[in-house]
Amino acid sequence: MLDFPNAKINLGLYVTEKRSDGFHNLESCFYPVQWCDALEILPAQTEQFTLTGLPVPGNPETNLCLKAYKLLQQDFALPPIQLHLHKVIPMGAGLGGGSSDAAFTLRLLNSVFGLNLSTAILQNYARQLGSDCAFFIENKAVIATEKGDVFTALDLNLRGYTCVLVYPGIHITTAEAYGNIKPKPAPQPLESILKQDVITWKDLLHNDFETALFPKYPELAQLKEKLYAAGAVYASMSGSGSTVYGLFKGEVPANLVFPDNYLIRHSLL
Ligand SMILES: C[C@](O)(CO)[C@H](O)COP(=O)(O)OP(=O)(O)OC[C@H]1O[C@@H](n2ccc(N)nc2=O)[C@H](O)[C@@H]1O
Ligand SMILES: Nc1ncnc2c1ncn2[C@@H]1O[C@H](COP(=O)(O)OP(=O)(O)OP(=O)(O)O)[C@@H](O)[C@H]1O
Repeated sequence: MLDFPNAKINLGLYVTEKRSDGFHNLESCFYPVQWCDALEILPAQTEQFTLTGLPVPGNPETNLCLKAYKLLQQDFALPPIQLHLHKVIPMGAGLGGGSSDAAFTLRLLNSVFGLNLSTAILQNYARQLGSDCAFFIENKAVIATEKGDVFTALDLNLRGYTCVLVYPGIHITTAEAYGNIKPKPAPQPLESILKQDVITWKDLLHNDFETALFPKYPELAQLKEKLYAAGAVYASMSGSGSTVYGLFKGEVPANLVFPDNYLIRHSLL
């Protein structure tokens, strides 16, 4: 069985407090975008794990796909599998690509082996693999709170917009990004900002990681300015970076070009 784990962007991200377990509480809108890996899982005689596409750091045991398989194996007598991941979504990019692979592995195993696990149960497994993972089980726009793994449904329709995602090749680890943050309460409830027209978001909707990371990586601030100068209605860094995205109404200007070493994707919303 084959599926295509997609990335997410964060529309606003407020890091509100440090928790006693070392993690941070946040408030953010997670929104799916079509920048996808490919993941295939087949029952097999012997276990086999193959990777193509972008090189994923670490040995196979540390890959989140295998971690997801091992996690379910603790509770279910799963036979060996042949798992192939073709990696396209850049890493250390704030796009949640690894988390998406983990969640899609759980979803595929559920289907391939007819485990009949509910959404809530799959989300519980996903939470054990990373804070972002649970979002990709349902994979639709939500307001995420706590560690980013508790969700409130959100009726947000961005049809007609194109999201231009720009990864400038700067790898930022999530732990590094949180280490630079000074938590503070959100200025106003996120939902009240997202209900307003997208044109107002430029002044109202903020990602706290920008304040923490733009002084260290000025290229990211310039990228955001470039997207606005090209006509983006809203532009922001996604998650803990380093991807910066712009939302364009209708056609994206043809003269919006970036250096050859950047990875670029246009996703219709
Ligand atoms: C920045 C976001 O992408 C926003 O969507 C997420 O909060 C990151 O989630 P993630 O990559 O799934 O993060 P995890 O793999 O769970 O945690 C990596 C590290 O990030 C920090 N971390 C992560 C999530 C969170 N709510 N608070 C944290 O402080 C912790 O130092 C943790 O050790
Ligand atoms: N299947 C996988 N795909 C990508 N990274 C993986 C995978 N398995 C493990 N990893 C590890 O996870 C790290 C973070 O990858 P990920 O794609 O989730 O980054 P990110 O976009 O910064 O995440 P987030 O948005 O959750 O902060 C990688 O650098 C890699 O070491």
